[in-house]
Amino acid sequence: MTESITTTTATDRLFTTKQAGGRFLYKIYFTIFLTGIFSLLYYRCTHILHDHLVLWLLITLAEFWFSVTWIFQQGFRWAPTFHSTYPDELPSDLPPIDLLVCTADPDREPPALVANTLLSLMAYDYDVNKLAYYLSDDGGSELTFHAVYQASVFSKYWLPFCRKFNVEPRAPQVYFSSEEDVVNERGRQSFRQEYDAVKAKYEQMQEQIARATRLRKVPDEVRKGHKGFKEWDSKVDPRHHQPIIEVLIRGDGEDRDVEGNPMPTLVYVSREKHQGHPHHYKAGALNALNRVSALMSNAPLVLNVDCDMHSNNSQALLHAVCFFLDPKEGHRIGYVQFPQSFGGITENDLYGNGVKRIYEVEFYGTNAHNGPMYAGTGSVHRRESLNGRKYDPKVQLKVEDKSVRGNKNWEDLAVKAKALASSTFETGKPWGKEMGLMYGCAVEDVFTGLVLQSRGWQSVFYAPERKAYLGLAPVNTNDTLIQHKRWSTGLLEIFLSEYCPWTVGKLKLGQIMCYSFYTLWSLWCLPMLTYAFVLPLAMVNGIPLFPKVCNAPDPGRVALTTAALLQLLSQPFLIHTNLANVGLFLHFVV
Ligand SMILES: O=c1ccn([C@@H]2O[C@H](COP(=O)(O)OP(=O)(O)O[C@H]3O[C@H](CO)[C@@H](O)[C@H](O)[C@H]3O)[C@@H](O)[C@H]2O)c(=O)[nH]1
Ligand SMILES: [Mn+2]
Repeated sequence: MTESITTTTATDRLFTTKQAGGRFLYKIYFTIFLTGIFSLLYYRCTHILHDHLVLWLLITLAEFWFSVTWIFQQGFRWAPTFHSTYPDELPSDLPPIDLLVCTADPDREPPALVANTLLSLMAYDYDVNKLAYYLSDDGGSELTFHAVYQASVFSKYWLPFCRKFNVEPRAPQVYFSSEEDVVNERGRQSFRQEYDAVKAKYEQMQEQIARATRLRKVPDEVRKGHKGFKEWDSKVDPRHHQPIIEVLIRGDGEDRDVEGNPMPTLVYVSREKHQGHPHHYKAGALNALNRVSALMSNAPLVLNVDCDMHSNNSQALLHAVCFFLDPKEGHRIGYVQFPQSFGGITENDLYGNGVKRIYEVEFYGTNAHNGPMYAGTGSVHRRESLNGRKYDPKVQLKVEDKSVRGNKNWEDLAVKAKALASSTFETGKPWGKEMGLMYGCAVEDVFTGLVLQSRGWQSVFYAPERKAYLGLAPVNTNDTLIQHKRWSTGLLEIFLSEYCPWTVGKLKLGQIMCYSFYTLWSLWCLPMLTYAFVLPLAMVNGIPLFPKVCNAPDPGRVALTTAALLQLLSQPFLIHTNLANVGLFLHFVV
């Protein structure tokens, strides 16, 4: 596909936008396909099978719904739009960023994975004085706290090593499992020495984490290393426990790495859980982190990452900041969404869990009309947009730095933060409704993004050349079904809520089409099943449902056949999604 630049490449811009070329060809395809759809519906209406009325009705309704879905899908396909960023043009004084990482269960999300993700993020190429990390542990697990503690110790070796040799990726587990750098740099003695030293420290950390995880207990000699372990002197029940907040690395130059450089702040947070008080899952966890981080560092930008997704590109924050600082359009942007890529999926991506269609095709289409949905991880938000502020075109809002810096009393801050992470803090307050992540929906991310966009904010989908994040996707049928069930019910909940994309307002037509496609996604399984069962049944019983192709009196027949072929050729991923939906339906029925 050739691409043509449609907007400026002026030097003061920090990002530019261009639309995919070849759209003329797409419009031809679109016209043929649309003609095909209309001819089919016309054929159905003029050839009612009076002897098999139920059959006819089922097929007609299924085809009608396929057609509607296809039309919604054009929101994604009509004008794929790409951005380029210019990080070299950024000012030297960058805005602070708070990085919020979520974990919930040490059995499903092993502590070693959490440590690895955290270290990959801590090694971002960015002014460390501007970064503060908050890890939310909804499992309230000593094993997770231990892994975070071990990561905080190892980071003092890892960060200077990454910076000095500019290594990539900065997830130590991934980096050390490939010997690429060692082979390439074999000649350089200094690199080799440091590599070996850091690798030894890394293996020591891994061993400590693995041992504690195996024993399900942190050894006493390690517990003495940090006062935070005292919180687990008595048993902590994941569903019922006190708020735990421990500062593991003090930023602002107080704690330093082995070479004497300042470190970013790192705080472990396990919000209070109380049976009888709703905790609102990840949305509740992020809202608690939002408040704790506002008290401790209050950066104007907030990155959210799930613990099962590590950073693969140390430049990602610089790219994101280009959008917010852009002098022309930065003030409109509420959040920047990076794609999610998955490693270690099943052979041939059997379940379609690589979700490539979303991040390699569809989200570029959303860039043409106010930007993508919020996808829950790998997303940088303007704190104000999350906190309920509406976009006002009259105010050219800058990324305002009101962050808390300078001498801090960390102990005092941790005590104050506990009140913000208590299970009753939100009672009578607008959290989850007018501010923060939205409650009451299984896909809080898409829901929250929709609400932000309905308040006038734009979003941006940006995929750097080197993948920004690599994550883990379900690899078996059961986990896949659980995830799909959660997504499809959650998305349908959004459609049925007061924020239904059809009525919420402030959305562009293309945007409404995209949100309709996703929020009504689950309904797709019904026509799919109809087609899967009714067509073969009709065929076996000799009931003709389609006109004969060779003697051609009906209009649009050639168009229909061509369109069907094009559809097959153009959508290699579709089959996966549909199979998954059929599976989902069976899951409900069986
Ligand atoms: O009570 C909870 C439950 C989950 N999580 C965290 O939420 C994240 C996402 O949960 P996961 O089970 O991994 O769900 P996925 O289906 O993989 O997540 C996708 O879908 C979710 C719902 O749409 C989004 O929130 C995620 O960001 C997106 O990656 C993980 O980091 C969990 O640790 C919590 O913090 N508290
Ligand atoms: Mn996940």
